[in-house]
Amino acid sequence: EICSTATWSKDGITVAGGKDYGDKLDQLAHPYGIFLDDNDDDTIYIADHDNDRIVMWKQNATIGQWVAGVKDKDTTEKFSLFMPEDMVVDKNGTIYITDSGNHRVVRWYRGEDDGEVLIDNIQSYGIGQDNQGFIYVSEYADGKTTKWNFNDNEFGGEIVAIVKIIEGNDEPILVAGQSDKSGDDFDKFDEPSGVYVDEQETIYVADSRNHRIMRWLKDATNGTLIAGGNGQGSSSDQFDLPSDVSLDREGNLYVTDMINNRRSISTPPFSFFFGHFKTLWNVPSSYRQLENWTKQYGKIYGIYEGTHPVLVVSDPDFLQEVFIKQFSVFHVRMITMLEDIGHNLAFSNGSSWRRQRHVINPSFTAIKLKTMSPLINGAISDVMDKLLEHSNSGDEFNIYLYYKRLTMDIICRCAFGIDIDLQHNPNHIYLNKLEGLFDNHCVLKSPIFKVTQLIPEIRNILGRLYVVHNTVRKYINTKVLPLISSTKQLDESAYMWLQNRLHTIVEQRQETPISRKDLLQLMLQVMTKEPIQDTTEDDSKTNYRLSKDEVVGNTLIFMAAGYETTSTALAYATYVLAKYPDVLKKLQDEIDQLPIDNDDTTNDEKIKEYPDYDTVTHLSYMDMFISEVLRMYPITNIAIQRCAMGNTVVQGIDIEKGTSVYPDIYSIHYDRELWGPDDPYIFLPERHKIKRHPMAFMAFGAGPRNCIGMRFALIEMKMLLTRLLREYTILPGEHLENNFNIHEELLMVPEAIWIKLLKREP
Ligand code: HEM
Repeated sequence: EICSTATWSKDGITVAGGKDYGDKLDQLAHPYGIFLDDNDDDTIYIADHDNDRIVMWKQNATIGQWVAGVKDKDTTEKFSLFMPEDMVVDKNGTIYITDSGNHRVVRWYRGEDDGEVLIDNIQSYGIGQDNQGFIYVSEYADGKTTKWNFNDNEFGGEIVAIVKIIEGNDEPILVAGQSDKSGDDFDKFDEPSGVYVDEQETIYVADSRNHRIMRWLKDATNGTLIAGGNGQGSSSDQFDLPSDVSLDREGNLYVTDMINNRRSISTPPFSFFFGHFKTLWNVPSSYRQLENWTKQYGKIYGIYEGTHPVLVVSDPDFLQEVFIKQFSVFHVRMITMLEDIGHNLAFSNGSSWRRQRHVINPSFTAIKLKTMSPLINGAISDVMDKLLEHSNSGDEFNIYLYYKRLTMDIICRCAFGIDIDLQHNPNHIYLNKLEGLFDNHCVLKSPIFKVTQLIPEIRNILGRLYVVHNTVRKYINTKVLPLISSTKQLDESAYMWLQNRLHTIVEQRQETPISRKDLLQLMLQVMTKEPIQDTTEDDSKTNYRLSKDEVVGNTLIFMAAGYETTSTALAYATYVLAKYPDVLKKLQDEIDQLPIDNDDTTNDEKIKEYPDYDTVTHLSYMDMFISEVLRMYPITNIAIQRCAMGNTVVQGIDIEKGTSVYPDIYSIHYDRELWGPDDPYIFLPERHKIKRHPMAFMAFGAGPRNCIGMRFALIEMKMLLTRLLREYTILPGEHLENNFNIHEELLMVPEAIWIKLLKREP
């Protein structure tokens, strides 16, 4: 069945041209009918009503091609069209046109300059054709009968029926609707304006004044409703005078919703039930696909994730309104599979999210991060030992692996005070489990995840089943298996395993309090056993609390959100440094001028030899360099999304509750208007000297719900890069380019970063 929310497909091709109403070939003027060429999926024909012509648009084209009707308004054509409404194109490329202004149906052979009259004295709108070549039109009747030999001045009736025309026959054959009555019963139409006939001779009709799409099986006396039918309107289950309907070979449905006083949104072709998922799941990169669609459909277009409507946007003003000005409407992400089970910032919504964010924000202020800088330096010292070994041997190696261990070490030290020293224990179970969390096959490509994407309503049920399933496994492992002296254990999910370990760590820290300046310590100070009542307005001191589940949940989310993101950012930074020696040189020059000025409070004298938090905050080229890395290589596209929690209007576009907005981050980060005048495809840190649109850089998201760990990540990166580049010059390894290959998992990650490290002269 077609999804009930099929109203995105409005006069999308007009927008594809990106131009206003007009008569140039990259413009249209009230496009009425559309037809998708069965023989060539890339081609769409359009009845360009006010331009009295039929044009053809190829996929990705920025300009249309004339195929029939008026070529040039200033010269009189021998055979012109007048206000064509619709057309159908057969296998040979012959076009049949409802030349409505001339009250006739016209046949136009491919490549000809002129057409010929097929039927005269007929007032019809929509036109379709079955696979035997018979033409079907939605006919304008005089209220008594379906006949098509009446005169102009008798056109007092209304379009009520679909008739089949057999060439040479005087009488058309009524195939759908009633010849003398209009109405909204399923056996009638009210101005059926668009017709499509498939191979089984099933007729699809845009029943315009009933604001619905109907399907009539061959020889049926009734139609069935397949979309709309909920009155005239702009909601996602309504149409506003739909003017045409068409299907492509894969059964994708297209509807033109002509008369609409809203700003129009176009959408790429989509399938029943799956929406655009069929395409998005089958391409190597769904984000590159969004970027491609942006090129074709403009800076704001609609897609369906199953039946869930999504606006894909690269218009920065629109995004500013969504992410900042209308944050009260758009404060939620749709990806939450374990809604209200995750007990953390990333997966909570509403007042619970507000309270947690309010409580946790101060943990990431400069003053708090400064206290963590000795912990970070400690973990960096471990990785530097490993890098020294590679530098001494002169071999080429994949530094990304070391970065992963480093960022995990840092987050474990800073989040909950445990030193797992992954550089020396690379197979540590924490790392294995966290990698399990990010495993491509576990998450994005898993059938369960796809089902939850298709039917978001079941996310919570599945989430709960998942928790119950794992709790049962844990119970069996800890209580049942020991009873039968079994040495075997059932696998617990990575997420649940980590959560259970963290519960134990929190309990231990409660029992034996220690003074540690980590994130857990800051959260423990506000932890309460009392139930927390969240009210919408209340973020006052009384609610300045976290539950134990939230302390655990947020520690876990810091590990998950902070580990692979930051190591991947370091990987991209290293890739760029290996490729561009001039950038490397500038960065080294800036670092070399830094005073070693460590005023950290630590007993570790060795740590005092390294730059601390304050020192690395004074590196302006470094700041620009990191921003440029993340502009060109954004990492967490999936996280940056918002879902409307109520109906609203953004820049003239009606947005219904439940609609998501996804920034098309590639199109934004590579937009010449936002990032010029220098070519955005060139790596150029200096471009960040110029003040840009606040939404031009979205690597950490935007607005009140942006990345809470941004400063933390930046400090980690700067401290590592400072120490690395003070000692080494990065050289490209032989396998650098071949093994770089960015691929899409939960994050956008490179495969490997193969480099050599050359010790710098003192
Ligand atoms: C280079 C590294 C990182 C990148 C590129 C990154 C990127 C992002 C992005 C794009 C978002 C979504 C923001 C939005 O929707 O507007 C996000 C959210 C988040 N990030 Fe990061 N992140 C990084 C490092 C970190 C670190 C180190 C931590 C924790 C220590 C962290 C914790 C979080 C959390 C908890 C959220 C959810 C915030 C909320 O919903 O309120 N991230 N991150």
